Amino acid sequence: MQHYDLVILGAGSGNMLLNDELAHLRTAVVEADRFGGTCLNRGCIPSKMYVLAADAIEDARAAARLGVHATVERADWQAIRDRIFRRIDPLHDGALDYRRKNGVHVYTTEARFVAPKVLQVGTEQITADTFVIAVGSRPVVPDIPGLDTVPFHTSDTVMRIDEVPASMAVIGGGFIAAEFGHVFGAFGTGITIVTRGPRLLTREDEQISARFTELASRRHRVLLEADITSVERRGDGVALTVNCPDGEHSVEAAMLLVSAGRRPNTDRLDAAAGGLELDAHGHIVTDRAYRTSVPGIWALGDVANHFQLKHMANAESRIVRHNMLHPQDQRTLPHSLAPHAVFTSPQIASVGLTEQEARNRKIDYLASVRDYADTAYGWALEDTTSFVKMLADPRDRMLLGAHIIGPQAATLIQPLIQAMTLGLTVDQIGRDVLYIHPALTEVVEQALLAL
Ligand SMILES: Cc1cc2nc3c(=O)[nH]c(=O)nc-3n(C[C@H](O)[C@H](O)[C@H](O)COP(=O)(O)OP(=O)(O)OC[C@H]3O[C@@H](n4cnc5c(N)ncnc54)[C@H](O)[C@@H]3O)c2cc1C
Ligand SMILES: NC(=O)c1ccc[n+]([C@@H]2O[C@H](COP(=O)([O-])OP(=O)(O)OC[C@H]3O[C@@H](n4cnc5c(N)ncnc54)[C@H](O)[C@@H]3O)[C@@H](O)[C@H]2O)c1
Repeated sequence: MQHYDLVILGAGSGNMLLNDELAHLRTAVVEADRFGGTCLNRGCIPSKMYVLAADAIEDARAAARLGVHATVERADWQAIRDRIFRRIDPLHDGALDYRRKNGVHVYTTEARFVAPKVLQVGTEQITADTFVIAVGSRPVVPDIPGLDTVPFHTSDTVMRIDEVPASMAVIGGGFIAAEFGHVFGAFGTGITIVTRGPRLLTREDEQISARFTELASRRHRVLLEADITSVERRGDGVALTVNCPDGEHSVEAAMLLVSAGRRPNTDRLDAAAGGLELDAHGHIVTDRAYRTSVPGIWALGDVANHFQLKHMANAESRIVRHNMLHPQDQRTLPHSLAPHAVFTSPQIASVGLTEQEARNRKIDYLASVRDYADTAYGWALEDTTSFVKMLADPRDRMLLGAHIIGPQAATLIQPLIQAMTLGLTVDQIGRDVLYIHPALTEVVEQALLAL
C-alpha cells in the first residue's frame, strides 16, 4: 500500500492548494475527470465566455434606444464554442504534466474511502498522513415522472452541443436557469423556464428577485410555482406537463436543460466509509478551520460548504494550506460574508442580508433604493429598470446588505464588499469618499447618502 504525506482528492480548487510551501511533501492528487474541475471545464469560465458573447448580441440589439440601429448578422455558436474549448481543453494536459514533472503522483481514477484514511484508487489502496477532500458537487436530477426516459442536458453537457436548439425547456429558476436562459435566448432559442419557486432567483433580495422575474418574463415564457407531473418524448424533443396555480400547462421543446441545484460528491467518495461526518444535505462537516471529524482530513469547496461558489473554494484552499502548515496558528475566513453575482441580463450582485432575511430575523434596518436612472451615467444609458438597494444598521450605521440589478452589478458591488469586510460605516464610504463623475459608481454613492 502506497503511503503519502499528503493526498488531495479532486483537482479543481484542490489543485490550487499545491505551491512551493508544500513541495517538500510526498504528495498524490486523485482526479477522476479533468484538472481544473467544474469551474474551468463546465462551470464559471466557459459559461461566462458564452455570457460575454450573449451580452454582445443583446447590446447590439438594445443599441437602438441610443439611436444606433445595429443588426447582428450572425452569432456563430459552433465558432464560439470551439474558441472557448480550444482555450480551455489543453489546460488539463498542461496541469497534469506540470504536477507529474514536479514529483506529484497523479491518479486519474475515482477515489473511494474503504476505511478512515484508506482510499481505494482503481485497483490500489493508498494512505496518507494528511488528506484534503475537494471533490466538489454535481447537478441534481430531480425525481420527476418520465425524466429518466428522455434525453436531457445539464450544465455539464449543454455548453458543448453542436447546434443551438429552436426551443429549450429549463427546469429550475436559479443561477443556471438565469445565466443559460440569457445565453441561449440571445442565440435565438425560445426559452421556457419551469420552476417551483414563486419567483426566479428566490434567494436574492425580494425586490431584486421580483424585478428579475418581471424582466425575464418579457424575454422568456416563465412558469412559476410549477409542479412538473410528467416528462415524455415528443418527436425529437420533449413535452412537459406542468401544474401551476392557474391550471395545467403543456411545454414542448426541442431540448431540455435540468438546472435544479447541485449535490456534494460525498456519495461517490463513500465519505461515510471514511468515517467523515456529513450534514443532512450530504456535505462534509468541518469546523471553521476546515478540519473534518477525522484528524488529519481537511475538506473545502462545494463538498463542504453550501455556497457552491468558486471564490469561496479558492479562499478556503488558501486557508487549508496555511492551517496544514501552521498547526499552532489556525486561520478561519475572517468574516461570514459570501458575496455572489449572477451573470445574466441584467447582471445581479449581492452581499450580506436581504430585506426578507432582516425582517424574518427581526433585525432593525434602514433601507435605501436608488435607480441607475437617478445618476448621470444611468440617464445616459437610457436605463429604466436597474437599481441599487442597501440595508444598514440604524445604530452603528454599518452596511447589513447590498443588492444590485443592472449593468456591471458584479463590479459595482465590490467596494461595498470591502466596506462590509473592513467594518466601514455607510458615512465613511458614502460621505468621506469621492466618486468619479459621471461614472456609474455614483449610483452606489447616492444609495449610501440616502441611508
Ligand atoms: C454552470 C456553472 C457556472 C458557475 N459559475 C460560477 C461563477 O460564475 N462564479 C462562481 O463563484 N461559481 C460558479 N460556479 C460554481 C463553481 O464552479 C464551484 O463552486 C467550484 O467549481 C467548486 O470548486 P471545487 O473545487 O469545490 O469543486 P470542483 O471544481 O467540482 O472540483 C472537484 C473535482 O473533484 C473530482 N472528483 C469528484 N469525485 C471524485 C472522486 N471520488 N475521486 C476523484 N476525483 C473526484 C471532480 O472530477 C472535479 O474535478 C458555477 C458552477 C456551474 C455548474
Ligand atoms: N454566477 C455564479 O456564481 C453561478 C452560476 C451558475 C451556477 N452557480 C452555482 O451552481 C449551483 C447550481 O445552480 P442551479 O441553477 O442548478 O441551482 P440553484 O440552487 O441556483 O437553483 C435551483 C432551482 O431549481 C428549482 N427546482 C429544484 N427542483 C425543482 C423541481 N423538481 N421542479 C422545478 N424546479 C425545481 C429551485 O426552486 C431553484 O429555483 C448554484 O447554486 C451556484 O452555487 C453559480
